[in-house]
Amino acid sequence: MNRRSGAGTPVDEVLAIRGLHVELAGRRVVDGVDLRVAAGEMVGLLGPNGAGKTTMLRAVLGLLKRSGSVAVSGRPIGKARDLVGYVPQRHEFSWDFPISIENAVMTGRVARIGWFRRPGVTDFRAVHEAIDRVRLADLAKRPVGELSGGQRQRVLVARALALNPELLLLDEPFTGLDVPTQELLTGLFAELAAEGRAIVMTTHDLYSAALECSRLCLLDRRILIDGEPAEVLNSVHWRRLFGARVLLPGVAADVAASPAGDPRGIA
Ligand SMILES: Nc1ncnc2c1ncn2[C@@H]1O[C@H](COP(=O)(O)OP(=O)(O)OP(=O)(O)O)[C@@H](O)[C@H]1O
Repeated sequence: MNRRSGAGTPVDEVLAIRGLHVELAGRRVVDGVDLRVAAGEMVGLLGPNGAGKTTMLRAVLGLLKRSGSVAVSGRPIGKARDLVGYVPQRHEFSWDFPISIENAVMTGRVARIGWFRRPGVTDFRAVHEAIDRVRLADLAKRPVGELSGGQRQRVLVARALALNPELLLLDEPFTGLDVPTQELLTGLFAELAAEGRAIVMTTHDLYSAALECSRLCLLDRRILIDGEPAEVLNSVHWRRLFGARVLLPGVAADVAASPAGDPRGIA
């Protein structure tokens, strides 16, 4: 899959969100979000705790009641669920369920197989390709309950990839990972974007977001700013929310004021 233009600019719209509103317990948690993401883009969704990032992803998937429209590759999300791979936060998966990695990854194909059909050759091939991409082939038969946190994160990514998705929604994929696992996943996400998939990723890891994402969106119930990393991390919106500007070498304009040269530092 590679749908970039000859100039390397993504041209195809994969995700189109218009006027997304979500209320939870009578409170407006997502308030009028519009977002378009093209094939090949990796968009970081940033914002403070409680800003509505997870809610927004879950609403896009149709897991929460919402108003507004969501389309994937021109189809309403209700008819495009098989085009979307979702990586939830690790604690949301039932790790004590007695299944192997292989079977856990196969659950990612339910949107294509249906609940009552047996998986076929194509399904097994897709599952094994996904497991290979996260480098878990040696452990494919191991029960998921016996895995480390980093291995579990790779299972969730493989489960999302088993659908061969056009859109990937990743909810805090780097939380609690060691450096090699984080590098494996950032490399994989870059490859997936280069293949023409669209990626939206929530994260509190500013360093990865700034370096890996082509665009950042700052969310606080609504999108306050959507632009290149340097523009967002140096914006008045960022300063208003976090009380300071972020200092990342190669990203922030005002590196001279950086405290102690810590690339992850928020001044
Ligand atoms: N099931 C629920 N019922 C009522 N309110 C909820 C529910 N789930 C989340 N909320 C509220 O919705 C708001 C947005 O929560 P959400 O988890 O989407 O934020 P977030 O940006 O992902 O935060 P974090 O960075 O802490 O993960 C919060 O105020 C939260 O308290």
